[in-house]
Amino acid sequence: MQSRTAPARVRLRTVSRQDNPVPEVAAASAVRLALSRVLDPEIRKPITELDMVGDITVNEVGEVSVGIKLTIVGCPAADTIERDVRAATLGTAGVTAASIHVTIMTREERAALTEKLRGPGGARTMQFGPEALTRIYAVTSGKGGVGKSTLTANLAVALAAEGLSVGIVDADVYGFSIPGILGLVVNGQTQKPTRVDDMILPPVGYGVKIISIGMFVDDNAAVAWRGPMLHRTIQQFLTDVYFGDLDVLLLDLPPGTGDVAISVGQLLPHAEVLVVTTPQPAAADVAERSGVVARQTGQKIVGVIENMAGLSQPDGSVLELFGSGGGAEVVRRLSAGQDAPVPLLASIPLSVALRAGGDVGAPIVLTDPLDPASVAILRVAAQLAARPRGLSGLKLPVTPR
Ligand SMILES: Nc1ncnc2c1ncn2[C@@H]1O[C@H](COP(=O)(O)OP(=O)(O)OP(=O)(O)O)[C@@H](O)[C@H]1O
Repeated sequence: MQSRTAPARVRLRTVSRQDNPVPEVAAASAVRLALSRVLDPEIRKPITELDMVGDITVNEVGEVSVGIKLTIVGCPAADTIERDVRAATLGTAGVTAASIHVTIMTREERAALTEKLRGPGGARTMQFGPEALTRIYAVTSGKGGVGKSTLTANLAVALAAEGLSVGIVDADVYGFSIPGILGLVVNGQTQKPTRVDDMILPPVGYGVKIISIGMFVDDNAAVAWRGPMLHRTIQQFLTDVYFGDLDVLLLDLPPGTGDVAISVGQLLPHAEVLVVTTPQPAAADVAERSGVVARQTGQKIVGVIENMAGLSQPDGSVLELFGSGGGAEVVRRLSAGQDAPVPLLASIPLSVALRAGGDVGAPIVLTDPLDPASVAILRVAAQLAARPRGLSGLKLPVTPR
């Protein structure tokens, strides 16, 4: 789980008993203010806004008692929340000791929280309709193993590091690798989402909210679901998973042009598509097809990313393990007959560090930002971050004459 910045130290106004008959009340307010900087690690909002803070009492020697209400029994974030609450309380000037009393929300309190997060009635609605301002990128490829998941994960982390609120839907049923790449698999166990009644809170890795089919199947079991079940699952991810207000949602699609790609096309026709290919001509052929299918469902292609390009050798030569030219070829084909040409966003070289970082759940855009592959991925992230949040389909407040 991501650690968060330590809450800033809040200064208690020095209050004498003459100025204010109840300085303990002022102290309790100062503690509450400090707690407004403690975020719930899963919901990523201040715990004070989520009504998770109960009574705060302070005695005349500065000993504070804080009541904390967790959403559910066994909440995986419990230890983090308790630790952060204690730190924030003790960081408040004048506080000499802190005791934290943890209880669980009542059914009514949970329902109120769900309503607060989802809106009136706590309705389960599609969070990423055309009116949403979230930029949605579906990452697709013609064939498997071209590095689509590795790039999706690293792009997401790079965007989150730029301060954007980012989520990933890992819809790669046959190779759900995002949790592993982003450190959510520990001792072979994939971190599961927390359920608050019918609301699912996605685990967070490196600041990115992640939901994956891999979190709902027994450890590493293969998924042999048919189209309708896959469709329902993707739909449920987009409705029941609480992502909050995202700037960017990335979808890691399975390779090819199968059921999931079509479901995503139907559910999110306003999503934009990033096509990943390798420099190999055979990969370029199938990558073009995945772009064409996306277009048929109304999705726009943002650009092509060529991955696994030439690896520089110590003697200065470049090892082109997968040949060259695949990215340019996909761009040429997808641009044919279009008003605006499809850009080649980057050519990302083969990189041992990129592969190794994926294996241990440590994305190289953070651990090794100067690796040539990181530099290329960060450049793509900067291009995506610079695009404004989606406005397609929004009714503009303009009255036609
Ligand atoms: N630029 C690169 N250099 C070296 N290794 C890479 C690079 N990109 C990806 N890899 C490695 O290639 C393998 C396949 O990558 P990844 O799982 O991301 O592909 P994918 O397209 O998502 O595959 P699938 O769709 O079949 O799951 C992984 O071991 C990954 O670490």
